[in-house]
Amino acid sequence: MDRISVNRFSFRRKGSTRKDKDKEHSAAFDYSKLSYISQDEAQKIDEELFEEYKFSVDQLMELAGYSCAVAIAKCYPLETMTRDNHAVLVCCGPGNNGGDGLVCARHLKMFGFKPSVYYPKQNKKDLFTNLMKQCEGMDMPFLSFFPSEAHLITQSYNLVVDALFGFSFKGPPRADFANVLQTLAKVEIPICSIDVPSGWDVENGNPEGLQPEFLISLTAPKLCAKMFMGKYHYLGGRFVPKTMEKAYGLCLPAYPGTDCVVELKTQTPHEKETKSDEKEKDKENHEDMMGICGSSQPEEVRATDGSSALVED
Ligand SMILES: NC(=O)C1=CN([C@@H]2O[C@H](COP(=O)(O)OP(=O)(O)OC[C@H]3O[C@@H](n4cnc5c(N)ncnc54)[C@H](O)[C@@H]3O)[C@@H](O)[C@H]2O)[C@H](O)CC1
Ligand SMILES: [K+]
Repeated sequence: MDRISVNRFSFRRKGSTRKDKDKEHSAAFDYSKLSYISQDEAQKIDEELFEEYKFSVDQLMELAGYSCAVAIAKCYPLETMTRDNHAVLVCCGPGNNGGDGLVCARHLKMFGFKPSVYYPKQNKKDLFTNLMKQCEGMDMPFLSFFPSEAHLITQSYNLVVDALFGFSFKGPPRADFANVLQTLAKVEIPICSIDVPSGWDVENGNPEGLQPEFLISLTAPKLCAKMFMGKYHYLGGRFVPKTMEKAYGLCLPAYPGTDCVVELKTQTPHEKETKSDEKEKDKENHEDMMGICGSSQPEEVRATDGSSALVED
């Protein structure tokens, strides 16, 4: 073990590198304990954040959308993009998931991407009209129709941000979005889904639907995230107070340092099967090592930019 604890603070052992530290941070979490929440729980937590904790939607949406842009930029760096000056397509739905998409689009633009937005069922509340105006003011085009063929999307963009539906999606997609989802399921560029892959049942997924390469779960992964088979799974937002995490018994990895996202090392079902025995053996060691989700010790975690923060369990 490469950590020494002194007086409730932990330090890096001399000689261990930042990379070692990041690996250690990620490996230290016991993923067999990772929380997945139901649709009901997601909606209750959301409501409590507004009613009890007195956050405003604008605040949380900004944090959510910003963290989505940060995670996307980490996984798909500008220099790897080959089509049309870093062009990306951001598809926004009628609810708050769509609002996260608009915020994400604005930050992606700030980061040097070239987002175009498809937002067919625009919410008329001030929050949303303002988010749209901010995007338009940055010369971001809004598509007046959805490309009819998947190959047109594949040829024109480097990736698609899926902000159509989040944790309030219910039942099969209604006619107005069914075609969009069918077309998106056929595109051959990465799909980056915000909170829930759109068209998926929040708890049971949808094996016939979109298969995103990237998923960022907000607050906590929803039950359907167990069916996620893509390359990158992030947790983002960092707006859930520890008191709330405790009250809901959420077990989530700590965000490193001051980062607003943390990569979740969730595994494909195949890996889960082959590694389950190994994991059982490792479990006790992990618990002894870090005590995450049970310890009351603050944890010093360090971000990739070198910043650090103490995190209370
Ligand atoms: N606490 C948090 O984690 C926060 C998450 N945020 C984001 O908000 C969404 C949830 O937003 P909400 O407005 O409740 O719902 P959705 O965006 O998922 O969609 C509602 C919208 O969709 C329509 N709809 C539902 N089912 C269908 C269907 N089968 N076919 C067509 N249309 C459907 C419904 O009528 C509504 O119009 C969460 O996932 C996060 O992304 C917040 O931004 C911050 C706090
Ligand atoms: K989504």
